[in-house]
Amino acid sequence: MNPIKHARNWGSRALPKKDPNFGHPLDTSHGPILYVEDVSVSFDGFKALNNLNLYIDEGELRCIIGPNGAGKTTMMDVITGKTKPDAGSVYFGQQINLLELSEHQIARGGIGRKFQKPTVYEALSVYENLELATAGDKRFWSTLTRGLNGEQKDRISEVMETIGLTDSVRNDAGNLSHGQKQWLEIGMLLMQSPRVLLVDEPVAGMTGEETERTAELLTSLAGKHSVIVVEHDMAFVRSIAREVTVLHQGSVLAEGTMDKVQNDPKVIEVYLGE
Ligand SMILES: Nc1ncnc2c1ncn2[C@@H]1O[C@H](COP(=O)(O)OP(=O)(O)OP(=O)(O)O)[C@@H](O)[C@H]1O
Repeated sequence: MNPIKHARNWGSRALPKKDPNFGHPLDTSHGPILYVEDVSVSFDGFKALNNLNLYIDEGELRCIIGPNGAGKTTMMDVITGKTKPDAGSVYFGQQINLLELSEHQIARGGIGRKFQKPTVYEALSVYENLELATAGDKRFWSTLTRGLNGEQKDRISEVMETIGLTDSVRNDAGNLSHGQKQWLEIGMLLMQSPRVLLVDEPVAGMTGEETERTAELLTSLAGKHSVIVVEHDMAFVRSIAREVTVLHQGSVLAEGTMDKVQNDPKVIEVYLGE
C-alpha cells in the first residue's frame, strides 16, 4: 500500500481527550480506519517496531504474519494503547489520536482485542457472559438489578447466532469446548459493537472443524467490522486472507495477496522458507 496515498489529513482538529466515545462520528472518509505511521518502539535499545507503517481500511479483513519476534504483539499493544511508541503516530479514522488515549478509552471507543487465551467467566452461562459484556463496566450494577432492555436482548440473540452458540445459551461457559470459548469471547467483544477487532492467534489449539468455523466467523465479521488477525497457521491464513501484511524486524516486509507475499523472495527467505 502506498503510504503517501493513505497519509492522514494532518490539518484535522484535535479531539476531546476525556470522552471515551470521542464525541463525534469516526471519520473514515479517506478509506482507512486505522493509520499506523512511522511507529517505532524500543525495549532497552532493541527496536521491536522500526518505522512501521500500516493502514487498515474500514471493513477489511487483514492478516498479519511474521516470524517470532517480528513485532506483531508489540504492534497490537501500540494500537490498543498498552504500549506508547517512542516515535510515530497512530490514528483511528482521520481525527482520533490514539496516542493521547488510555487503553481503557481505546477499548470503550471501538477497538476490541481478543487475546490468544480465552478469558470467559467459566461459572456463568453463555447468555450471562454476553449479558455482562453488554453492560460494560459502567452499567454493570444496573444491569444486574434491572435486567437488559429489548434492544440489548435482541443484540445478544443476534451475536449468539453469529458465533454459533444459540444451542448452548444456558450452558456454563466452563463446559464449552476450547473453540466455543474462543467464539464466546469474540461474541463478548461484539456486544460492544467495535469498529476494529484485533484477534491474536484465534485458531491455536483448535480442531480442524473449529478452525473452519472460525474462518467462517471472521470472514462474516469483515464488512461490518475491520478485522485484524495475527496468526501463525498459514493454511488458516490462506483460507481467510485477502490482504496479508508480513512483518519482519519491526517493519513491513511485504504486503498483498497471499499468493503475492508467498512468492516474494524476501518473505521466502525470512519466514515461509524456514
Ligand atoms: N516488554 C519487553 N521488553 C523487552 N523486549 C521485548 C518486550 N516485548 C517484546 N520484546 C521484544 O521485542 C521483539 C518483538 O516482540 P513481539 O512479541 O512483538 O513479537 P511477535 O511478532 O509478536 O512474536 P511472536 O510471534 O513470538 O509472538 C522480540 O524480540 C521481543 O523479545
